[in-house]
Amino acid sequence: MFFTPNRKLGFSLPPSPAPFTAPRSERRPSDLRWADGASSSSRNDKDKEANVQVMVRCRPLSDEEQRLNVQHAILCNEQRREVTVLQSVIGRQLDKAFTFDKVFGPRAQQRSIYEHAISPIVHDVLEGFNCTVFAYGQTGTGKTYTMEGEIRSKSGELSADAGVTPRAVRQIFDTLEAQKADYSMKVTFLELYNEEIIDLLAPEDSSRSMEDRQRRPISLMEDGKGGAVIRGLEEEVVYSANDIYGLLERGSARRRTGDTLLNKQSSRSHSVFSITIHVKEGALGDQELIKCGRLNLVDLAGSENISRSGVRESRAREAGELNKSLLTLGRVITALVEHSGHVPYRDSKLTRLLRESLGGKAKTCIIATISPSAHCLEETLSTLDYAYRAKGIRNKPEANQKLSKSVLLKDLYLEMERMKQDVKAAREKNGVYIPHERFVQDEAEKKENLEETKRALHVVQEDYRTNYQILKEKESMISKLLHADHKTKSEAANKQLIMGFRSQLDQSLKDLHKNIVGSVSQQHQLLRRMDEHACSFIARKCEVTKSIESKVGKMKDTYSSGIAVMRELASALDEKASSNQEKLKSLLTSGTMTVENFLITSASEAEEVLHEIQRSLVEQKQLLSFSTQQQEAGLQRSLAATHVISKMTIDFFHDLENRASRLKTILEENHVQVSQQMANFQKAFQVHNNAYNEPTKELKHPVFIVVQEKSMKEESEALEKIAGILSSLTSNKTKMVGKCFNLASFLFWLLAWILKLSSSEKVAASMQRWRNAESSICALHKDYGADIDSSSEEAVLASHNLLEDFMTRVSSTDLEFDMGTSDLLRGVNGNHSLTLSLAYNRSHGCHIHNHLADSLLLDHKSKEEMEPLSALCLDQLKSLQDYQTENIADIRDHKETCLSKEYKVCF
Ligand SMILES: Nc1ncnc2c1ncn2[C@@H]1O[C@H](COP(=O)(O)OP(=O)(O)OP(=O)(O)O)[C@@H](O)[C@H]1O
Repeated sequence: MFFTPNRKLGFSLPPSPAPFTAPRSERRPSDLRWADGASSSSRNDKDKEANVQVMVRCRPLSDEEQRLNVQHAILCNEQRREVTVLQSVIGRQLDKAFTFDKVFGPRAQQRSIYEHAISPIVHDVLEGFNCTVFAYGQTGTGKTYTMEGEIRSKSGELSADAGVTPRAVRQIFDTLEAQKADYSMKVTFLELYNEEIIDLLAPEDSSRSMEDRQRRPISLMEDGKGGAVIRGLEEEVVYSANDIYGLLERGSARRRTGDTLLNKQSSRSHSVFSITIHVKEGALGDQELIKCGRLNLVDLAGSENISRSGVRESRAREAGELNKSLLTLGRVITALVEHSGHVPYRDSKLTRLLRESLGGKAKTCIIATISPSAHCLEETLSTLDYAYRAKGIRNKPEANQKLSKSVLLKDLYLEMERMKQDVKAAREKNGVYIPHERFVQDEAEKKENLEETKRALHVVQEDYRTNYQILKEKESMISKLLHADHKTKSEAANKQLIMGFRSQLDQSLKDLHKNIVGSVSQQHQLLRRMDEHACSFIARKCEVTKSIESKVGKMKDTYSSGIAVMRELASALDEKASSNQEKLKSLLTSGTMTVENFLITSASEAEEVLHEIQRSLVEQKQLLSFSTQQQEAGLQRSLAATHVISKMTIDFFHDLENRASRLKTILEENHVQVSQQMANFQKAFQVHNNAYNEPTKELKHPVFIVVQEKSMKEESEALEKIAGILSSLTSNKTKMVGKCFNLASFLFWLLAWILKLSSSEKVAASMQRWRNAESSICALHKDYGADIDSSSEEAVLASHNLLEDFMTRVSSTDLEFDMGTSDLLRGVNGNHSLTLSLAYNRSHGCHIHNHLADSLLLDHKSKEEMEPLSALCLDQLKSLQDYQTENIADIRDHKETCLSKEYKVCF
């Protein structure tokens, strides 16, 4: 929103004399331009058309509506951006679906709507665009909630229920501060009530009455360039989000509200809250540039019809006026969508204000709010039609042209000058005076307005003239026809035709009468027969009905008894399940307790055993060291004795050797002597023999020959014997020598057994292992104990829930059955309905059976779920036992090894 001190310059000014330095709070009435065509002229943006964004928000059912069980008639599909009106709930045949740019269902949160739909628009404002968000919808559908909501929580922070306006304010300040931007900001807040503009931020003037102060009317004028100027509206310069929140709260409190049947706090006016931001940008040469953007947030009054909303007598005009501006808004939308030559912006102040946003250079977003209630279906349809049409509006968004700081300052000075003149004129004269320049300007504006009105009048007069001409032409044609010559001829021909037609008609009517009489008698006969048939049919029906009644009675009894049995069964089932669970639980608790106790005792026993083993091992160790010492001493002694013995033996062998060598010498000497003696003997024998034989050689007497031969034989035998004696002497000598030197040597080896006793370390390791096992067993016990506990509790809970569910279903089915039976009895005349009811009851019976089966299945399932748990527990216990046995065997082995070592050492 821009100040317009000097139209010739063609751009706007911020109100602060020094907008970017040392800001201070300031308030000043001013003229505001709503569609400053000259200030928006970025060539790049031109000709880029964009449709108005239309989104729909459906509120949830209120507490009151929920209490009254009001039916839902709206389906919102956020993904498909589709709203479906379920017309079938009010008996119409077809449902109606609409697609929008965004759709938010009853669960949509304020934050999510803002982030998805509004945040990008606020971003565009900071980029220098003028943007408008407005909420449209029936009263009580959440327009004010969406636009404003609860601004601040009790702690002063932005509330979770804060609507579009407070969130946009927060985003603007956060962004500018994050950018460390040099900026100035101002806001206006106006109300449009009964076609009058009221400034909601006007200062409170104590000299005026409350009503007068708050409802000071403001004039809206055309600027001659397609825009609107609001004269006398307060602009507040703001420096923080909290400043704006304060102004919003103050302005909202001043808005006119009243209670209608549809909303306890219904806004009875349209409101427009605007934020204008100037941001200093980079410099162009030595000129600093300033970017300007504006955000308009519009909360329209409810679009209800008077009778439905229940406004009272005094408000009839109010509703009419509100509807007038909304109707004009509708016509403007239609004209824009259909590209009509004339768009009736001027027909209401609302459309004059929104001109820039509807088909202009601003970016626009419409939020259509609807109720999900079937009671509001007509209004919802009308809102959706309205919003759907608005989708077709095409704007040509253009960013505002950046201004140079010097131009801005110049305009500021002019503005100040203008205001000074205002003050001077007011001081010097009584009453309301305006400076001459302003008067001339106003006159020019009025002239312009007059010109435009004249132009419009001229168009209307032209239309009137053309239409009048057409009317005249038609009248003359009719009169010409009436007075034409061939009128009489055609009348005579017509008369003849009519006569012929009449006689034909008479004949046809007579035939028709005959036919009718015949068919009436036939009908009578038929009716009589039908009557008879009907009587017999009714009689048969009565019988069948009675039998069906009795059957239904029986069925009801059977069903009730069945239900009672099922109930008993169910409670028994529940009790059994609970007791089973309890038993299982106690069993598991006692089992775990036993295991725990057993483990504790085993652990202490094992510890004792280990201590025992350790003690005995220490003793054995002492024993071993003692025996080792003794062994050592004995060995020392044996070693000394052995030493002595070996010395004696060596001496003995030395002696023996000496003796043997001496014996050898003697033997050799003997041998030599004997050999010598034998040789001597042999020689002497041979000599002797020769001496004996020589004389007899000559004697050839046979006796001598015999004697001679005999002596020779004896001689050779004797020589042989001598040789044998000699050889046996030699061999005897060799044998004797060999035998003399064979001596055995004695070896004494002492094997010392040195026992390294590492058994104590092994025991310690074993102890540690045992302790680890014990702690892991305890942990295991705890875990599984907790698991078992929780699953048994869950099972009990599931069983209870099941039972409750079952009981509710049984009672509801009971109720339904009763209803069905009475329906059945009522409509027993129609076999078809009976069949349907029976089928229905049968299906319900099946349903109960299925449910029972389900519950049994669930119980079985919980039992099945418990089984693996118990098996797991048993497995764990078994593995625990195995582990324990293994450990004990280990200890035993160890003990035995130690004992065998001890034995070996002792041995
Ligand atoms: N989406 C929503 N979630 C929760 N409550 C909502 C929602 N929309 C509206 N309401 C509640 O419904 C009531 C009516 O809402 P609100 O006053 O905003 O309607 P409205 O359309 O502005 O009505 P009017 O045109 O009469 O001013 C309020 O109490 C509001 O808190």
